[in-house]
Amino acid sequence: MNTDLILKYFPELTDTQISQFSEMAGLYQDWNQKINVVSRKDVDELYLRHILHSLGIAKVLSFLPGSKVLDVGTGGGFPGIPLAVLFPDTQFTLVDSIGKKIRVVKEVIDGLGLRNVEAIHARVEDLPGSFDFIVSRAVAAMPTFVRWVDGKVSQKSVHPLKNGILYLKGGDLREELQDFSKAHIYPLSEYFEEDFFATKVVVHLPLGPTAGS
Ligand SMILES: C[S@@+](CC[C@H](N)C(=O)[O-])C[C@H]1O[C@@H](n2cnc3c(N)ncnc32)[C@H](O)[C@@H]1O
Repeated sequence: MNTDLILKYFPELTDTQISQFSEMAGLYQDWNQKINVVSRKDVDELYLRHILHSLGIAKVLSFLPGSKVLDVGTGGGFPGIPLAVLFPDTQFTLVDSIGKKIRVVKEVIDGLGLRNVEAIHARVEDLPGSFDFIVSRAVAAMPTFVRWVDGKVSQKSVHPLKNGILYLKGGDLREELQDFSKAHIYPLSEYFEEDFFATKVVVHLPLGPTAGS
């Protein structure tokens, strides 16, 4: 079954979640032929490179019911859509500056019947609202990213981790994170055994009322 890899690490999925993860394969195959949002090679490895990778954030933190999460530069919906399936009681906002990507994301949301996700075509700098956590993958280096999301993190922390950014990154981050002494790195190889995750991490950066605090 195409969801075996997901069940290997998230064995407590409900039947609804299993069928939603399962349906992603067909939805992305269809939509990717019309509008390219995921590279060809990656569609073949959707469950490893996109879905399970996105769910790496869930190994670091379980979002609580009623919390709000923003996915910046979601592209084809990663990491936001897999996380929205896993946390159906958390409200997800997915934003991207390219309209055709948001069109695909909306089709996938409708196809999966997700009620806890909205997809917005905008630059994140122009987006109003505040969120418990901001998630992202492959969008901008941390200094730029922190500037973009300045003021968008709510200050009342109710999770075991302080509100802020949870960013999927890879490679040597020493230079990129040198000005962020509060950043904490969680290697995904501690949770997932596949080679793909050998160099992948989740960076947690707590954010105060302004990015500098
Ligand atoms: C390399 S893609 C990554 C897509 C997705 N996060 C993933 O990992 O598959 C980067 C995405 O960020 C979006 N993006 C770049 N700058 C942005 C901004 N300021 N506001 C919103 N989206 C932005 C781009 O349009 C693009 O879809």
